[in-house]
This record gives sequence, C-alpha cells and structure tokens, in this order.
Amino acid sequence: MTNTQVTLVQVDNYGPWTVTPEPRREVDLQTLQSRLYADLSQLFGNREGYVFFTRFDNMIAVTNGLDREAHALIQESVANRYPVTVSLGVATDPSPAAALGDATNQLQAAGSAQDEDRTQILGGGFLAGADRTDADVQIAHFDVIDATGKYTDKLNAFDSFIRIEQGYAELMRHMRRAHDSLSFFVGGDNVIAVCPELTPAAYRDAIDHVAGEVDVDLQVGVGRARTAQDAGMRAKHALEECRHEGTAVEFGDGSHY
Ligand SMILES: Nc1nc2c(ncn2[C@@H]2O[C@H](COP(=O)(O)OP(=O)(O)OP(=O)(O)O)[C@@H](O)[C@H]2O)c(=O)[nH]1
Repeated sequence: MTNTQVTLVQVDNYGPWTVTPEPRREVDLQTLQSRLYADLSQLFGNREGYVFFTRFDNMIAVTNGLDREAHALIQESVANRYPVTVSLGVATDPSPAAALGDATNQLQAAGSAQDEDRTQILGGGFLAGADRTDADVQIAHFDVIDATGKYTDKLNAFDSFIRIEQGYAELMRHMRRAHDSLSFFVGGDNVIAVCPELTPAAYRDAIDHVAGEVDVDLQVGVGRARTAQDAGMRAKHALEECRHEGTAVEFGDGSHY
C-alpha cells in the first residue's frame, strides 16, 4: 500500500497583501510568486520532496521523508527571504487526495487564509521513520504523444497551449474523481500525477478517457519508491520505455499495457 505524505503550502493573508495599501504592480506579484515557487522547489527538493505550483498562493508538496523540523526550517527560510509568510498543513494517507484533504483541514481549522492573525501555522501528522517503506509513493509522469509534431510545429503557440491545457484539465479531473490522484501540469506537455496504488489498467483507463473526451493522446511512465524524487525519476525512466517500445503505460518493473 502507498502512504503519501502531502503538505499544503498556503501563503498567509496574501489576498489583502496584494492590494495593501493599494494594488501592487502585477509584474512584482508574478516575480514574487515564481521566485517563491523556485525557492520552495529547492527547499523541498533538497530533501527529496516535490512541490507543484498549482495556484501559486496555494502549492502542494509530496514530502515523504521530511519531518516537522524540516518543515519548520523551510517556513523560517521563506519568512527570512520574503515579505510574506507561509502556513504548512501536513498529512499522510494511502490516498493522496485524502491526505491533501486532511492537510487542508489543518489550516482551515486554524483560521481563514485571509486572517491576519493566522500566520506560519505548522500542523499535522508526519510519517514516522519506522513506518516508511520503499513503496510509499507512486508517481505517474504523463506526456502527450508527439506534441511537437502535432501541435508545437503546426499550430500557433496559443492554440497549442489550449490543446495541451484541455488534455491536462480532462486528465486531472478524471484522475481525481476515478483514481483519488492529484495531477499537476509541470511544463511543456507534461503532467505529473501523485497516485495511490493503481494498476496498469487504471492508467490505460485514464489515457482512453482523455483521448475519448478531448482527442489528446497520452503515454505514461509510473514509478514507486520511498520518496517523491526517487519515484519521479523511476517514472521518467519508465516513460522513456514507452517511447522506445511504443507502449502507452510502463511501470518500469516490466509491466506495461
Ligand atoms: N517538466 C518537464 N518537462 C518536460 C520533460 N520532458 C519534456 N518536457 C517538455 O515537453 C516538451 C515536449 O517534449 P517531448 O515530450 O519530449 O516531445 P514530444 O514531441 O511530445 O515527443 P514524445 O514525448 O517523444 O512523443 C518539451 O519542450 C519540454 O517543455 C520532463 O521530464 N519534465
């Protein structure tokens, strides 16, 4: 069974800050948001975690291996570097969607995202070292088949973007509803999904669903490991197998579909 530790990162009281004392320049907000994401990617990444930008004011991380102390250090580092602080809600569950639900409850129970007195919350449960296994995290790396030939080299950049985003929107909804998974666009034509223990048939179902609904063809490599980064790297190698073998689903352990 998987056991995913998920951390919800929420920028404290960000909405009011963006308009106080008057609306701040959008370019400055974009710069702050992308730099904060870059720093968090390194801070979590140096400790074998993954973080996804989602809405920027809320980001979602897979943090197996990061204990309370590591989270507190990340929080302190952000507070020292930025004019904003972050709250962190943490939870573990075999289902990534359920873990995120519990992590979210930690912050919602402490107050509103726009409560000026609710800052730097660090709440929740961490996966104890003794309970960790080499199969706690399952990550799927999806990619659009021949996005360059079908879209990038044929359509203008915005229409290519629409196609890719449609594929992503359909995939993320389906993976959330049918398979309790959290899927994140990571750039280009790539989506990384954090999943419970799913079979090759479940991934085949997701690929067929997206092809049927929005006519975007996907392939996926799946990896399983102790940490997000190891699972993610295995997924990338499995995706290379898809490319070489012409298969739609590869698990890296030889099972494919
Ligand atoms: N974040 C991320 N982006 C990637 C990765 N690999 C490729 N990309 C992005 O995806 C774009 C398309 O690259 P590919 O997926 O290799 O190209 P493709 O034309 O779809 O070819 P096939 O995937 O072999 O069918 C690149 O320009 C990158 O932006 C990856 O591992 N991670």
